Amino acid sequence: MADKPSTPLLDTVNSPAELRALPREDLRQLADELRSEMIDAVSVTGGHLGAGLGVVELTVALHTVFDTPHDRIIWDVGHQAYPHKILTGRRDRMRTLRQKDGLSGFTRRAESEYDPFGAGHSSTSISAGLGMAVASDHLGTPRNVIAVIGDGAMSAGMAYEAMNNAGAMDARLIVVLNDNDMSIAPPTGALRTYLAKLVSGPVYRGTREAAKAVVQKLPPFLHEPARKTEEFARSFFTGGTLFEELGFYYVGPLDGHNLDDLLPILENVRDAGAGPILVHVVTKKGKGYAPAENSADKYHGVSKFNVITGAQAKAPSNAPSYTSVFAETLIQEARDDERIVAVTAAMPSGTGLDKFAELFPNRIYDVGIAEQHAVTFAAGMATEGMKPFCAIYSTFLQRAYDQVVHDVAIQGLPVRFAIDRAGYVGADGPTHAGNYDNAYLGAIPGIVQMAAADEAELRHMVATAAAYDAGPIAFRYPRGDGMGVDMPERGAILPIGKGRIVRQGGTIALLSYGTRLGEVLAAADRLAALGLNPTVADARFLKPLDEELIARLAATHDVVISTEEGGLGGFGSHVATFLAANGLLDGKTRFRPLMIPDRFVEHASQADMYAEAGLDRTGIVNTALTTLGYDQAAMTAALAKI
Ligand SMILES: Cc1ncc(C[n+]2csc(CCOP(=O)(O)OP(=O)(O)O)c2C)c(N)n1
Ligand SMILES: CC(=O)[C@@H](O)[C@H](O)COP(=O)(O)O
Ligand SMILES: [Mg+2]
Repeated sequence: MADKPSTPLLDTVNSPAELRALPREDLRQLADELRSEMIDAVSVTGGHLGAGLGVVELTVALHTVFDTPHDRIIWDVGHQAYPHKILTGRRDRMRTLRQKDGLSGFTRRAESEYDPFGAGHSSTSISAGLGMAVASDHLGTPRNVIAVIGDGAMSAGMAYEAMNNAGAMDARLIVVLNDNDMSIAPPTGALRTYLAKLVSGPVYRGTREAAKAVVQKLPPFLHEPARKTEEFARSFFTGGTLFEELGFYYVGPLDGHNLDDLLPILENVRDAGAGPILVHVVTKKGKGYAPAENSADKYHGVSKFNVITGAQAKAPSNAPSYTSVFAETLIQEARDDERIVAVTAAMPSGTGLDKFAELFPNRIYDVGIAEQHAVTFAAGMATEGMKPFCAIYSTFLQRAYDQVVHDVAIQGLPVRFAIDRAGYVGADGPTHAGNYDNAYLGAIPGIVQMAAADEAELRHMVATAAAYDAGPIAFRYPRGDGMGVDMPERGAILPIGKGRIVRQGGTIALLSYGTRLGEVLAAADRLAALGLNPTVADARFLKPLDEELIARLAATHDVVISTEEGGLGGFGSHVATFLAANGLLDGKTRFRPLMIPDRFVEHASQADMYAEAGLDRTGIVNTALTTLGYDQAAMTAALAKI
């Protein structure tokens, strides 16, 4: 264990106002202490480390130059906002970060007046900032609005929609492009090459080296609003950039770790009274912490770690992760079928497709943070007979809903959706919870929807998706490790729309969709110990529903309980609709859908979140007993016996 870092100056700074009162020459020391404090805090909690390390100086500079919280700083994604949290009154809670009842890992309006916009998903900051800037005009409350967006987040369509709008409106908006040449993985695409050109091209190198001169040169044109429409002013430093063509003043590239550059230039930008302005800062992800700087992912997301060695704590596991089973199985299938290709939207390691890329570098497409494009791009490939597997987290696929409907489903194209992080994801909290795909895909005609009950089932579902050419097909699986079941060597092709009976009993039928099956079986054991031996079924498919199986369960049991890792409108709703529409609830059968509750559940461990939702073994047993008519006393007495 490393000693707690010594932070004598930071200890005196409890708010941005106190930061602003410091002499400028102290800010370097403050930044160093802030960095040490952040490393120490994240070593205890785990979380997003590299991005925050890269913006320590930028955070100090922004809070020094701008009058926060009156001025608004919007951190895109929000994963880099830990230094901002430390400086804005949350330092004493940093070691609760991402823990139950602790600080969020992202910006959150409810958490602080210094977080004017909540985030978690990327590329929203320019739109939100523009909205704030326009609102401040309408309301006659002048303020500066600063959107800080990374080069990775800058690949998403939303960023361009916002710049297109802002440029035409001449809005007073400051965009800070934090260019660290990293997304989670190194970024892909033409924008990366373009930014690299800006940073290292001969014209721009001159500009960068002349950073001091820039300080003197910037004020004249930015101070003179009358001249701001002159074309030469817009391209003063660079001779015309993409951003200038979109109507922004472009300032940069600047060394984002050099406070002597950042502070005066940001002051000039603040005082310019003009906009929109884009300030291009160049930073290093993981800056100032050698293990992060030297790692391939710059310690984007880490578990708890040893500060001295950088070694991360890895929880022991007896089972492979679902992600790795997906990737391995896709590789197996791809070896047999050259038409299989994989698409990721900037999540090669998170989806396991980095392994696929090692073996099939010409059959993997990392399109950057661009989920909408990823889906329609996959649809295009499918029209030509390719077999695209679009691997996207449930939460990020939300971005591409219209593309799934319009570009895939209506045209009946066989795009395969590998939906990772289904259900609660734990520490990333409600922005990242994969709670909605059962409902949002379930509402679309013609998509086959599957959920894996365990890692062996996932293997079958990958094989099934590979073999299915009749239209779109999706399979979902959660964050984390499998159940430790025996793995088949190869996946079997499942009959479409058919579930399976896992355990035959009576009175109560537990109908599971997804990996709640483990808890369902544990609940079944408890109920069996009470003399109530339930039937357990794994639905496998939400669409098409196994109507024959469900009708049979309803006809032969008093109580049917469905479970799923999804919210309202999902599997339980489909089962309820089927049962009600067919008169199967008109008799003595009682149906109870167990699902993720209709509210945003704060970050905690996945197990805690499911317990709170009543989706663990205890919740399932309680639902079964109360549905059978046990009152609280009878239930307590019964449970005391086992
Ligand atoms: C819509 C969306 N897709 C994917 C992600 C996952 N994600 C979080 S941070 C990140 C990389 C962002 O890169 P950049 O904006 O350059 O920030 P950096 O981490 O480099 O500071 C990605 C892909 C996300 N949060 N939102
Ligand atoms: C900030 C962000 O969106 C990602 O970094 C996300 O936290 C990754 O989640 P996993 O750790 O589940 O891949
Ligand atoms: Mg980046």
